[in-house]
Amino acid sequence: MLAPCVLRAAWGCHVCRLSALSRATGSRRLALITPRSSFNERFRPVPGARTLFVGSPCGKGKHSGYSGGWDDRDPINWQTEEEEWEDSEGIEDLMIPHSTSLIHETQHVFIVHPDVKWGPKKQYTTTADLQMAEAAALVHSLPNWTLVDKLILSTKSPDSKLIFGKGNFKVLTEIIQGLPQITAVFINVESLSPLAEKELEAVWGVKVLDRYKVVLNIFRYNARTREAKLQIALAELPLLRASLKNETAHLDQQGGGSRYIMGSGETFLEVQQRLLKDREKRIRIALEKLRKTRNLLRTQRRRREFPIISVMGYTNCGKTTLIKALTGNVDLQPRDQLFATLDVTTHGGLLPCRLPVIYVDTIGFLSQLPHDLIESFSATLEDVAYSDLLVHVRDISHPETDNQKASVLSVLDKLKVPQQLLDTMIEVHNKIDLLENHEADEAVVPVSALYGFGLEDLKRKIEAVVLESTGRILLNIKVDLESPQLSWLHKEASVQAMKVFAESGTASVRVIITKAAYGRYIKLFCKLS
Ligand SMILES: Nc1nc2c(ncn2[C@@H]2O[C@H](COP(=O)(O)OP(=O)(O)OP(=O)(O)O)[C@@H](O)[C@H]2O)c(=O)[nH]1
Ligand SMILES: [Mg+2]
Repeated sequence: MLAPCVLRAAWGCHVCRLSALSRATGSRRLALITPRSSFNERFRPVPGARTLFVGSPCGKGKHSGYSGGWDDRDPINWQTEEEEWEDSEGIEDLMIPHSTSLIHETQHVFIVHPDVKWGPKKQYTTTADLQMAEAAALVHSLPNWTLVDKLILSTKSPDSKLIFGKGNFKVLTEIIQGLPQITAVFINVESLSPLAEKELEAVWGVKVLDRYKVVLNIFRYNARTREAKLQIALAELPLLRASLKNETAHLDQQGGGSRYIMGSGETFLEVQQRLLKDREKRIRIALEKLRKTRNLLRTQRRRREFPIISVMGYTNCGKTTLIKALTGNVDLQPRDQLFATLDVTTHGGLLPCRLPVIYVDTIGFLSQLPHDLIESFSATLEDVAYSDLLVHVRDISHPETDNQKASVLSVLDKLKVPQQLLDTMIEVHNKIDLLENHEADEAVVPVSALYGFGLEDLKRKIEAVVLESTGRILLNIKVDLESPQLSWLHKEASVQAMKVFAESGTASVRVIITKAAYGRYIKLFCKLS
């Protein structure tokens, strides 16, 4: 493997030059730093970073996607592809979908939502219609899947094997049998027991899916990085275990599953269970390795002292669209799909005072996500707890917006986000363009990320909280141009603007400086002046 290579390029389109060099050397392990300014010099590639572009793109369209940087033209692509640097030995085979992958198959889906009218299983905070709408949105999130029809059917016993009482089950079976084009029935429950699934499949002669399986397939479809793929592999294990039990029961009926495999001293079930345990162990080790790299990155970002702003919220509320609007990064691709963003990605932006910040795009939340799925993906949200500011985006036009807010807050609670972060969290009401009028109290910021309304207010609010929470102040400092004051400020603070007074040999410098650094400045220079 080629060693990482850092180029110092002085001319031309850096992106073009980098790809040409990459082709010539056959190496993807390239990073590029321009010599344009000391500002850029700060962006040394992290160890193992595959690509870190800091430079001006050709601007002829081809690489204009690398925009949205912190300098007027300096683009930063902070996508964390560091995991691709990991020693790939043994990881690849873990990421191959092991079972239940339906993303490449065409599916014609019928959704049935079991509506519990009373009892402990009744949902009081939402309606069957809204739950059905979310189930339909899940189906629409997979390009090869189409929704044939949907039905809300009442039940008193959602935990029974057939989910519905005898009468309604018969009605449902007749409807399904009257729709021969159906290839799958999606029962909108968190998860079905393997036995129930098997029996229903036997009766209806088509695939039977629950929310767990549908969401897992959407995750699989959208997973791009190693970490996401490994997390899916982990989330898949309970399904593999369940289907193994079924298989063994089936073999037992034929007198085989529990027998010892010749010479091994293990039964078929024991061998398979051991293999799954081994798989789980390897996935967890691989994930741990990737997380260590992420921790390293987190420390590096901190060392550079760029404030980190995590943008989170319910799935499809407009997080990616908002980050795109705030950073001008046209590379970002918002999509009208649930779970379009599965990987935590970071994007450089500038606050109105020209302080560089990092926006973190996160995976969306969904209510009633099966526990195993939440567990395997919660690690991607760990970064949220290490931010300087949380921005909670809400789709205020959504009929379920209040419930969505409640489920986001409950996940944040589980993630043990520090109280101080929750106290300073900014709530953004997005998609106001879809409402005739929107009245919100002063604590929230109404915006339309898509049409750019309210973004300046939001940026100002972000700036105020970021400066406060990171102990930074915005100051005008008068410096003597003959003293090292100015170069000290360039090194230790972020110089925003400068006005030179030639006659007096002084300058007025606008800086953003941490309180600690300002204390050092006073100590160093105020005695001299
Ligand atoms: N009308 C309107 N649509 C918006 C606005 N913001 C986002 N959208 C649309 O909402 C859909 C989802 O946007 P995304 O930015 O992908 O949402 P997300 O929260 O990142 O979604 P996930 O990554 O799937 O969780 C897209 O079709 C956007 O165009 C807005 O202000 N107004
Ligand atoms: Mg997104």
